[in-house]
Amino acid sequence: MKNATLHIEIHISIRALTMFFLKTWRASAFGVYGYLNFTRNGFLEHSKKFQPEDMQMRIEGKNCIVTGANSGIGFATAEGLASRGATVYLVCRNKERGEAALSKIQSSTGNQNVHLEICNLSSISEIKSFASRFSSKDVPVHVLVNNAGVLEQKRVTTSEGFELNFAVNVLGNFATTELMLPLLEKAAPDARVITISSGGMYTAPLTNDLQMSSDGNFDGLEQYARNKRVQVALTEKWADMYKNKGIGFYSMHPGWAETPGVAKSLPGFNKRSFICCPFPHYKCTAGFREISELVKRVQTQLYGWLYSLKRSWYLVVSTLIGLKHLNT
Ligand SMILES: NC(=O)c1ccc[n+]([C@@H]2O[C@H](COP(=O)([O-])OP(=O)(O)OC[C@H]3O[C@@H](n4cnc5c(N)ncnc54)[C@H](O)[C@@H]3O)[C@@H](O)[C@H]2O)c1
Repeated sequence: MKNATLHIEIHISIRALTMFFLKTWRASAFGVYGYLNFTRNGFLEHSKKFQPEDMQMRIEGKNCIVTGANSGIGFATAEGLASRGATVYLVCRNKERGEAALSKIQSSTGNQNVHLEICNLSSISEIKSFASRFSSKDVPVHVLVNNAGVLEQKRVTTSEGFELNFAVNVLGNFATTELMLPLLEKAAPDARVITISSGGMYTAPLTNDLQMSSDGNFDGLEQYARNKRVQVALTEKWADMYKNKGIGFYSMHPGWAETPGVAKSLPGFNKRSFICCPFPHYKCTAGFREISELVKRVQTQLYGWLYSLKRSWYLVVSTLIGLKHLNT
């Protein structure tokens, strides 16, 4: 338009720009790192270091608690522990889903020492009553797996007034661990607390705005990342406090696993993650078995080469951009 003047006012604070840059950088670096380490390829590569004797270890007589055990990683963990002979307590929020998981695990492992405890881990009062019920059994707890977790995209407040992601991932985790400490102490020096955090924590720094309440714009993914970062920070504190008391504290990232939780909270990510594993699952019938095995071997070899190639490239890039800063 003739003589038209376009006035654009841009108000960008240096702080906002820096935050945006840092966020983008963290997300990209995490994406590259995750692609190499958290996909099926990464798992196959890392699993070469697993020791067969560790994988077959029997743990009869050990009492293990797994939270969020009716689904995904929690279910697999509980089933794995039960198959190695442990006494397992499944802590689940929903009675029907918990009972279904209980009977599946009992029948797949043949282990009848698997029990169900109902507790909504977003509620401190429910956690307290679970802990007091459980403590009356007076059994040592050898392993506590803090697995239950949630990624709620909208800001939901629990009946006790806490933001939901924070309530389950941080507060629930914290309260369960603290209230189980006397029973964990009974199992010392053989007690462990394992918290399932997430590599997603690399996308957010540690913050004291625990319930993401100060900025008005709630971002569920960011809140989840912050929560997972807090879990690791708490684990480090506990590890330090209990290092001479026979309780080991560990946090871990399970890799990118296809679970009901991921399908619900991150459906886009769930579909995209297949790009990292472009080869289809094998559902071979007897006639195709041999040829399929051959193809599988070739693919594994190719994966190995590609993996080494990607890894060298990643090492060069990460050295250049100082990726180790993701740890802060
Ligand atoms: N799947 C992945 O790729 C992935 C990656 C990194 C970390 N994780 C972590 O692994 C853990 C398990 O996740 P998943 O992928 O198996 O998801 P999932 O949704 O299949 O399992 C989560 C479990 O937590 C339980 N849970 C949620 N809120 C609860 C509450 N208020 N009270 C009691 N139980 C509750 C659910 O019922 C479910 O059993 C989570 O802590 C998650 O953050 C998963």
